[in-house]
Amino acid sequence: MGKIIEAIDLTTHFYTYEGVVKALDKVCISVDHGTTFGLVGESGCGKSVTVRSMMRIIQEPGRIEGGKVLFFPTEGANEKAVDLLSKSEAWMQTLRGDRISMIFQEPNAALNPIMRVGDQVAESFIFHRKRSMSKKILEDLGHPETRVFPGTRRLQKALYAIASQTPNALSLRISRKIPLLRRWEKRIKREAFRRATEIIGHLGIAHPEEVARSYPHNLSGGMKQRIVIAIALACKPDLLIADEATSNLDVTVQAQILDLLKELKKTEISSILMITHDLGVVAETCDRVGVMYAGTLCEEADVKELFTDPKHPYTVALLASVPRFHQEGELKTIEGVVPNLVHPPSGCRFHPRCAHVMKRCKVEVPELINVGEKHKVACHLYDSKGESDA
Ligand SMILES: Nc1ncnc2c1ncn2[C@@H]1O[C@H](COP(=O)(O)OP(=O)(O)OP(=O)(O)O)[C@@H](O)[C@H]1O
Ligand code: NI
Repeated sequence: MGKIIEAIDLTTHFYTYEGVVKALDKVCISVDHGTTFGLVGESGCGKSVTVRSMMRIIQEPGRIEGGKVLFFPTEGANEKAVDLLSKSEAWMQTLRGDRISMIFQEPNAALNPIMRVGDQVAESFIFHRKRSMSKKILEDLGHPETRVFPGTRRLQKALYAIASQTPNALSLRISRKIPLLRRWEKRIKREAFRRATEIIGHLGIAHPEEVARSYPHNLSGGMKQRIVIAIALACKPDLLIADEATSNLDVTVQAQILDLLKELKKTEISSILMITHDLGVVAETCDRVGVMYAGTLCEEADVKELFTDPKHPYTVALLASVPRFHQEGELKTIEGVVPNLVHPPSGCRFHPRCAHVMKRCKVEVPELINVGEKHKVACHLYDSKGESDA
């Protein structure tokens, strides 16, 4: 199982009036093909900035200061990796929403309020799967039952074939000017809407035809988030990045959407990178987990291992702060406050709140090291000199 995406030493700063916010400091994470990776941590620890930096959608006053983001387009072919930070913005634009889709917390921001939701999903199909749809239409034209203007079937087929070779907005615009091709455009749109309705139906929505014809304001939050997922899936992404995609929904709908993502993971999407601050969600959905603290990655492990054998004192504290049904007494909270990232603590950023703090934790930044076959931790308790000067 090879990697699909990997961030190496990703460092991002925000240049604000209060000073330089060191939001990410050499963050390393990697997601394998066919897996769901969960990124967890308290609010403000840099989860969103991490994935936004990886996709290069960090806005002013933010700036990616260093690191690499490797994308492995073909599974197992590591030599074909591309560094997304070295690519042009135009190149990135074709990658985003094509090989990699993103969904966010707020579905309204992703939907156009004055367009039928079915058309919005259809548009994504037209954009990304025009070739396959054109093929289907050409096949249909071959059927004697398909009605065409007498004597133009061969000409139409030839023209459609040419138009379908360049699946972009320009070819649609040109084809609109040629009367015969205008029909092809109509057919493409009809086929796209049909597929949009189909995928909406697959997402567990009753009466998909009716829903496809509605506008966003007619739909509930959960329904809108499903439509956003449908748009994201229309391009058959290799990687889906979901940033708190279910946090705004009520618990039942949240569970439905998570089940849906799990189901889709088997059939439609190869890999998922999911941000959440809900450890219950992680336990339910993820194969691997990365724990972030104050702009650094402090631990990464398989989900079961992380829950049963957490190493980093922050992970231990985070797990202890989760309410359990049978827990006696008070809920533990982590002592101290999340640090200000303009002046982050020296050494290990967690040291002011750590119960096991040692002298060197205040001066030396711990490196992410292997403590098990697939278990990494950035903590001086586990590197070779660990206990010697405790
Ligand atoms: N536009 C910005 N200007 C200045 N600082 C920013 C900006 N965006 C993010 N930051 C800083 O980057 C840090 C990480 O923010 P980020 O949104 O990644 O946190 P998060 O882990 O996603 O939190 P949450 O769970 O609340 O979404 C925060 O400390 C924040 O102050
Ligand atoms: Ni966030």
